Amino acid sequence: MTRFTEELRSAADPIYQAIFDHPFVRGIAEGTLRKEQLIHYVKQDFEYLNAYIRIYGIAISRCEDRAIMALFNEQISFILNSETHPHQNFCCVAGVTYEEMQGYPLAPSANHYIRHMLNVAHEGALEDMIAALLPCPWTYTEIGQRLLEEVNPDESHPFYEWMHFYGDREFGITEQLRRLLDEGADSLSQARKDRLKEHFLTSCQLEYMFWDMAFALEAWPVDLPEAKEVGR
Ligand SMILES: Cc1ncc(C[n+]2csc(CCO)c2C)c(N)n1
Repeated sequence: MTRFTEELRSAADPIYQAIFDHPFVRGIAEGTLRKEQLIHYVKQDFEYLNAYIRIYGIAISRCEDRAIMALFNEQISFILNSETHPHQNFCCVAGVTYEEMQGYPLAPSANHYIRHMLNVAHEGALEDMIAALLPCPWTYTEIGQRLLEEVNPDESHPFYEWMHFYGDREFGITEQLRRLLDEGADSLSQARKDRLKEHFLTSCQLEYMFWDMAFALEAWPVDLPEAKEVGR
């Protein structure tokens, strides 16, 4: 029998392909991203990760099972302590400090992505949340693996560390979230499964939009004088 998450991955395949072909991802492969694009990505992703940590916190509040609590707790620590490395890689190439990148307001697409996950957390159950969270590790692991295979970078490649950070990870957290979702979906009605698929596909589209936001330096239509505030 096909795994439920395999069905999700197949349905999302056109979005995955569009992400692999996106000019920001191509720019990582070719080392051709502009400084401002790297800076915009890190400013936005720092706030995205803050939101992602909070959402894991909400997910913990929904857990009955200690092993699942422990998994989410480990992921929070991983994001806090290690997910900073690919950001440091981008900062280093852009010639800026990581501290300077922190505390900026969310751009429209990053805001949209975060609101989507928070909305699912508000309205849905734990399995809805996992469906919305899953494209984050799943798309990045596939991007990392593809770039390693295609580019086979040596240490002189500006994004050597970024590619290894995501590409070496096998499917650790992705596989663990997939198992939880496959088990959770097992006893659900078709209508509930369709809903989970919708959450998953929306997050995949928003992953694409996040790359696009960073590449195009997307901002709100009207410039405001207070350039810096907390990005919630
Ligand atoms: C927009 C965006 N999407 C995905 C990631 C990658 N990522 C973020 S947290 C995490 C661990 C999940 O437990 C992973 C793989 C990112 N940095 N930014």
